[in-house]
Amino acid sequence: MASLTPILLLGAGRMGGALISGWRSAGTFKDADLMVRDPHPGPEAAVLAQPDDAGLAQAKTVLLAVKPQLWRAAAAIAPHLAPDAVIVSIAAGVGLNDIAQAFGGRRVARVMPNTAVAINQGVASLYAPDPEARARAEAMFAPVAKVVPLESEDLMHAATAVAGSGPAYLYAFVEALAAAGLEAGLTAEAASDMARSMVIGSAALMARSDEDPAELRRQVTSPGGTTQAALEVLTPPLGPLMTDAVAAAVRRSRELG
Ligand SMILES: NC(=O)C1=CN([C@@H]2O[C@H](COP(=O)(O)OP(=O)(O)OC[C@H]3O[C@@H](n4cnc5c(N)ncnc54)[C@H](O)[C@@H]3O)[C@@H](O)[C@H]2O)C=CC1
Ligand SMILES: O=C(O)[C@@H]1CCC=N1
Repeated sequence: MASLTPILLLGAGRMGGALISGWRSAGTFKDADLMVRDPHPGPEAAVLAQPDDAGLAQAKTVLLAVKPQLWRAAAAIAPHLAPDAVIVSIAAGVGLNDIAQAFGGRRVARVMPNTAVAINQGVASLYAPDPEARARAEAMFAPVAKVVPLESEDLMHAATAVAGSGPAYLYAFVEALAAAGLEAGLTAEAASDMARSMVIGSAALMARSDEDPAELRRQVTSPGGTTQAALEVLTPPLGPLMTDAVAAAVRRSRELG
């Protein structure tokens, strides 16, 4: 693999900022290895170089991290990039061939990360038929995420729906559980503390356990007990609801391209 730095973050908002934080804490890149092009960069990017158009030619790798609706405007920098610059896109739904075309035929990798890259515990699905683009994307994401290679680009929609959007489903679950605790008589503070701490502890337990989630669930569920009573309410709708939710995110990912 050729040198992948300096890396230009084309867009440094929430996801670009999460990556900068993750790279900093993992020691993956020095700040001097990173540059930013963003009219309103987030706080994580504040100390990074913001090259003028001539300076863009220094970038060896470009991380495309703007909203999918804005990516074509962002790609207007293409004529200023070095001919051998490689594009690594995290934009949901935007196809590899479209990106390659907009960036003058440069090599492209697609990655779908999630915000937990900020603490080096993300998951990042990767699709890149070009070996050099794949190697660079792996070098960027492996230090901060579990990298999951995809065999076909079409699977990127499902990866987005499960792992990219997934953190929001979990946070929505915590919100709903805390609201239900309040309804059941707890104070707002106690309900929130319980819901948050329960998810954090249970996720940590899953991380350390060799058991799959179904077995961990069984370990909590006493026959005829409270958990079984709650799961009998929750589980029948949860399966089909989750299937519908993931299908809705897949549909939206297809539309965004
Ligand atoms: N937020 C998340 O959890 C995830 C987001 N993504 C993808 O990451 C991309 C960015 O999402 P967020 O960081 O959430 O959005 P964001 O809105 O927080 O950040 C986007 C940044 O792009 C900048 N920008 C807008 N136009 C630009 C241009 N022409 N040139 C350069 N920069 C420009 C904005 O100022 C902003 O700072 C999206 O394509 C999204 O699909 C992927 C995985 C997870
Ligand atoms: O909501 C979105 O469209 C982006 C993609 C995955 C997470 N956030």
